[in-house]
Amino acid sequence: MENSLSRLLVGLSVQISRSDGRVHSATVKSVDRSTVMVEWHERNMCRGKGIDLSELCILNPEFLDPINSITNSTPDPPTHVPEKVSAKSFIVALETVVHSFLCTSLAFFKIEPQRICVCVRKRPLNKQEINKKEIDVVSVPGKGALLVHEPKHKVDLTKYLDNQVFHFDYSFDETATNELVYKFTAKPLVQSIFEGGMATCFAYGQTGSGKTHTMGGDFTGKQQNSAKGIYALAAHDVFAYLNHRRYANLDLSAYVSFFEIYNGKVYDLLHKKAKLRVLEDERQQVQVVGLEEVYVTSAEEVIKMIQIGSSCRTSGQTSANANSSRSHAILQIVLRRNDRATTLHGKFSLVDLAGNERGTDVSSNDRSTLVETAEINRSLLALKECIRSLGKNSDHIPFRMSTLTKVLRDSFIGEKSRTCMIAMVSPGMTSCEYTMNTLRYADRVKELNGNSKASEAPKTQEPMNSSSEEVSLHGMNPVITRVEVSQT
Ligand SMILES: Nc1ncnc2c1ncn2[C@@H]1O[C@H](COP(=O)(O)OP(=O)(O)OP(=O)(O)O)[C@@H](O)[C@H]1O
Repeated sequence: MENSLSRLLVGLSVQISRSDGRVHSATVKSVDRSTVMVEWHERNMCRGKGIDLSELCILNPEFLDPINSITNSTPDPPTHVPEKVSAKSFIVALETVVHSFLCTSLAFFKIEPQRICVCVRKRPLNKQEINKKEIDVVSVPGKGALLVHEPKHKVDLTKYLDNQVFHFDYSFDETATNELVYKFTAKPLVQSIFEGGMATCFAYGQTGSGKTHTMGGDFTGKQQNSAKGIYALAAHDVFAYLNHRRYANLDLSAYVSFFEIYNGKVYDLLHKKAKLRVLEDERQQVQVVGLEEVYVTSAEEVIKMIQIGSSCRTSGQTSANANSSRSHAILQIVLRRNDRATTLHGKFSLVDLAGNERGTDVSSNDRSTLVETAEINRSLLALKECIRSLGKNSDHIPFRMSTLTKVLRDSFIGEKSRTCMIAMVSPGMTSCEYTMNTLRYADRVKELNGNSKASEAPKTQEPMNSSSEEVSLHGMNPVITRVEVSQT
């Protein structure tokens, strides 16, 4: 490929050194193997000479900037743009761009968003954990794999680490940003709601594992930056699509609702936590009676709604997180046609689930806390069953098992339903048991996904000696390669 790419040098501005010591710019006229013919103007005359390719320097920093941003595996812009680069490295950069373009195009043309996508995200150790000298027992080697180094005891009481391997569609390590996680999880679902589908993205995991951080936005102390979460990033993309000429003739408007389910009851977070009733009509259509749907015209307006709603969420206290959210929070971005009946066109439900710990994990053992925990567990079990039915294309969806699955009934039916689950894990050894529970739950959801390659591939569950050991590629598409690069 290098030979054909070197022809792309023709027309570029280069720097040449003259025998008298002068260095000035010239233009590439032709390339023959490793010799490059360059031309420049001097005293109204066109002059030229042949130069070895290895001695050439390209002078197009603006041109290199987009190359850097495309080839850069992290979404952050490059901090340094070289003023000139050697022709050799220019060709290598071009080669990478062409390769990544081909991969992305293949992904674009061939691969539809999967019906169910399951990912895992590991958060970094926090300050408290570092101070307590907590050991990080989770490693993310890439390629959708995640390892838990589970501490165990032999019969003779000697300690050892049992390395458990899990495979998902994508795995994100502690350096991944919300933008990167969004790009591979919720972002591919946005288009489906413009095509009349129902999309749902769940954040699942133990209290304090990063669900709210991922969905609602980064925290600085107790301040949350609502513009940096998956809610806001999805809102930006929804408005980008709404303003795109491809969807203009659909004549759609966007509405937002934000509510929480606490102890099986629904509360409107955009209407002073008004208690709402969930009713089902004879056609099995579930309605949350009185739920406020706010008409929105920009992502900024959605972010305002997120801020209002987030400040209202029900909080309690568990041993793991002082501001634990014991409710499921659901942000819905609804597309409606601008007809008389404002007909529903598509819906994106973004769900920040309550912590998945068991009754014994909460510091208070009073009856209300135990009832609260039992209710959370019941709804998470129901959720798993409903996703399982969706994955199997089953006619029977057990959505009546909980209020959560009742209000999300639309998400589990229809050809166009798409679901993404992001399982969050804490890295510390003390969270190991909860981490394993989270991964088993997510693994079960994935295993039941009839469309995924992962379910066809053999499971690698045997202990591994090293996290750098090669793992088989499950559910891979060319885009995944980009994720791994950023994580290593
Ligand atoms: N990927 C991450 N990078 C940096 N900090 C993170 C990350 N994920 C979580 N945190 C931090 O960990 C703390 C707990 O996160 P968060 O509140 O999102 O957990 P949670 O799973 O939503 O818990 P709960 O179920 O109690 O709501 C927060 O201070 C958050 O800033």
